[in-house]
Amino acid sequence: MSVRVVARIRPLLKKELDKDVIVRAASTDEGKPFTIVKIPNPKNETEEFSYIFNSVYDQSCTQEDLFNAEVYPHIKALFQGLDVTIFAYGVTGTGKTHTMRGGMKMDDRGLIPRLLSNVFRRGKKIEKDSNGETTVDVHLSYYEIYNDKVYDLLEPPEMRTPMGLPLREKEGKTFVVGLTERPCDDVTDFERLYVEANNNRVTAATKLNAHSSRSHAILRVKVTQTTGDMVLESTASAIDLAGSEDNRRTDNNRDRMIESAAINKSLFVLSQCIDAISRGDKRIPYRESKMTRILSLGQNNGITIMILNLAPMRSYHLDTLSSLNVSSRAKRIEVREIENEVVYKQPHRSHSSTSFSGLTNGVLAPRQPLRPIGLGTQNSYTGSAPALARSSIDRAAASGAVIEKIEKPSKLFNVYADRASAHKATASMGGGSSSRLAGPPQANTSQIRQPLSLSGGLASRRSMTDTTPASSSSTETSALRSGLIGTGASKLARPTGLPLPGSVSAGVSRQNSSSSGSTQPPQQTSKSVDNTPILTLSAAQIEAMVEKKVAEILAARAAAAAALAPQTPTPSTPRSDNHHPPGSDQQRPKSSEPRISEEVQRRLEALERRIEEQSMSTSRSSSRGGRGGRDEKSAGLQLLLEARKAKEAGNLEEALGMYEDALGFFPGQRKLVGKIEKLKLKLGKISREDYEVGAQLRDEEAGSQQGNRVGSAIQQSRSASVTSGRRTAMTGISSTDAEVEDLDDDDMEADVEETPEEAEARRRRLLKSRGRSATLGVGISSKSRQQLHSNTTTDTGSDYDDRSASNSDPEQQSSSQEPSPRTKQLLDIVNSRDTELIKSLSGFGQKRAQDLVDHLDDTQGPSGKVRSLGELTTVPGVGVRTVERAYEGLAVAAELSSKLALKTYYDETETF
Ligand SMILES: Nc1ncnc2c1ncn2[C@@H]1O[C@H](COP(=O)(O)OP(=O)(O)OP(=O)(O)O)[C@@H](O)[C@H]1O
Repeated sequence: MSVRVVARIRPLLKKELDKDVIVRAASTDEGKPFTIVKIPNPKNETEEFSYIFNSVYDQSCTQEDLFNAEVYPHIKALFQGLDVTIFAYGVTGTGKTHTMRGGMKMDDRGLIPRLLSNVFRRGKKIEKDSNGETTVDVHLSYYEIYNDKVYDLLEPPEMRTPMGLPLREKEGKTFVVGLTERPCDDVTDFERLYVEANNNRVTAATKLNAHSSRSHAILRVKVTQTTGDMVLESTASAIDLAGSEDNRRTDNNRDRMIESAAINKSLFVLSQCIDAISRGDKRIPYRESKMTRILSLGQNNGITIMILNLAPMRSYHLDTLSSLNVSSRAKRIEVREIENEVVYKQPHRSHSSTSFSGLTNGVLAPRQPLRPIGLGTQNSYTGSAPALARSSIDRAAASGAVIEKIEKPSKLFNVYADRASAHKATASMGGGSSSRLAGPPQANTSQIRQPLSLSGGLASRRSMTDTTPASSSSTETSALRSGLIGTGASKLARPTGLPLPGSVSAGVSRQNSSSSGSTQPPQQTSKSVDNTPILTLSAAQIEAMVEKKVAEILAARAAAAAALAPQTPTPSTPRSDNHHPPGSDQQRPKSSEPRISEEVQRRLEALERRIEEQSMSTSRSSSRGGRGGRDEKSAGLQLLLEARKAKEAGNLEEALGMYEDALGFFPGQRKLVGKIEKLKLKLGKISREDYEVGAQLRDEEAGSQQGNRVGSAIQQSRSASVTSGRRTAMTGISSTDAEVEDLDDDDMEADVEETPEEAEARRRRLLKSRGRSATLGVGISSKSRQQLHSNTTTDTGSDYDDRSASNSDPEQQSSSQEPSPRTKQLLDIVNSRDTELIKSLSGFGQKRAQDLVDHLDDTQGPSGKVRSLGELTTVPGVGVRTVERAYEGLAVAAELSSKLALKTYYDETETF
């Protein structure tokens, strides 16, 4: 089913009674519930846009009406094991907080308190009906995302660290690491916790000179039903998103602007995600903001309800149109209704693991493929021909609005009813939507729960009042499946209807070999569930195996070419080290060896996490200027983002101003200067000649800087301890520069469209500057090459041959000569078209890797290859500098990561 999107139009407040109301609710046929929002076309008030939603609530809708229609029907589903996500979206002041939290009076209570009291009521009923056999526990976590950082609201603001809590992806789901979870027994308990947490939010906001509504607030209600040793967990998440606002209108100061930029960025990314999903894009930009990572719209299973809050006044006209457009597209996102599984309590595992807590519960399942609902489900035009022609260029209409002449008969609207409206869900809109849950879930699997112990670091760092198990491994239990589909909580109250754990074990077949260790604590049992003998290993044996595996992984990472060479990689085939298709021979271990590998695998995962954490923290500590520096940098980056937004909205003057302001934070940043100059050129503020001269100078400067950087990078790599910033050590440039450039790359290249002549001029300049610096093929100066050659003690030296010195044309050079091993390694990684692998290259983030793969898919066909580094530099968005960084990173990364891995490994084994 798709995300359910409903709109709520708030009434006018007392102070607004004289305001002009322009938004209204309408229905397709008289007497039917409202499903349409109508708003005038700002360019032509004789026309109205119509947006269709699953349901629309007008000013007369009470808190109780909304709850009964939109949330109450899903409480049953929640207890059947489905996760439920409700989020309020809309412009500042449209009633999101009122909808979610509401007022203190009984009638004013919002969806959240009503949800909780109903959860407790149902929980008590289940306990009673089962004669106490089933217990229902509720745990709360509550956190906010402020300026793209995650803060726990259930702990006092003093406990906050500037960086906030980290997020982590595990097996396709996003978790907040170290989040507090509090048990909550009844409504009184909830109110105490909720009020306390909201006070924390306000206090923290005051300290930061912010306002609580400037953050996204996420409440997570975990419901755990336990009958004997069977446990069913599901989660309701209620999210009050921060409102978007126009900086000019609210006359924000700098701090507010940064805040707004962060909010707008995350909401902008959310709208980008919605667009990308609805277009069916391969790449969804979830990772570009924490909010979208957590929300994982379209990737989280269960039920998702988006409540679009609207203010009816004219003063909100454009903002309202914008949020109508975004939410209208959100209807096209499909979410799989998959119940969480009953799991069995397991003995405590002896190995340490990280505690995760997040929007989703601990169920770890692969992300579902995203599917847009067919285009036929979109809204369509019903306006007159001239109106259609006029409005076809109208952005609002283009994104899904329906225009009609005001006098158009309302029955015309049924031609653009979306698919969702044909579903049972929509048929029962406005109060009877519970029927949508009556159908059986599409799939159901069972899991064996893995109780987790907190990892030492996390346990001591964060106060965890509850150590509820979170991480699970996925196994399939057909017996359970047949026993539980569509039965929900009531089944739990009748445990005799379910197979006993023992018999379930016999039916368990492993789905994911890497997680099979969850079925048994290590070194305790002699037989696995599938009768595979398990070896009891000594620490020394495991150590030896880990060492071997570490070596293998490092070899695979740093010298991926070796692993790739014998294969012909399939385009876009994700790396999958451990997955075997169900039913394949490899699925079930044939001997004890796989069991050992699993043990090793777990250790390796822990090691990888440690390496990641170390490199994160070291890069943080080495970033320029400590906290103040970071704040400044982040302000600069926010300005860049704002500028990018302004540019995308076509406000080039405004964008230029913001880029110029950003330059104050990144003085002399070459690409930024280039961007400013390009915009000036475009706005006619400088002549083409001046622009060309400036560009030439920048190219020259870049050439000489590259030379210096390469030398210093290698110097650093030789002397770098494992605590030096990974990025800095690898590339020799500051993380600030790199971040600016990352941001740059997102928008700079595609920014001002080049004419063919400009492109040719740029190419000539590039080749000229490459020729001048006698490169290896990637724009490295001869001076730096000599430095590199003489300084390098690892494979960098031997890989780096001098043959290109006499050949300034990289393409010629690379086509006439055999590439060096490192060049080959780099090209092999690129040609693998595996974004994960490409991302491991220095200078390649998710976007660049994905763009590269997309480009290769588009231009090279399935088996074409990039044959030289020179050719690689011509790929849009890659460029000389990126290739350089990737090339150098290969050697330095190998050196650093082996040091890191060994250090981490020895740290780890001390406590083993
Ligand atoms: N349905 C409603 N009935 C009565 N009053 C409402 C309703 N919706 C909103 N309000 C009032 O409108 C004002 C703004 O609402 P609210 O603070 O909930 O907006 P918001 O969208 O959460 O804003 P922000 O994004 O700034 O947090 C509040 O005074 C609230 O009480």
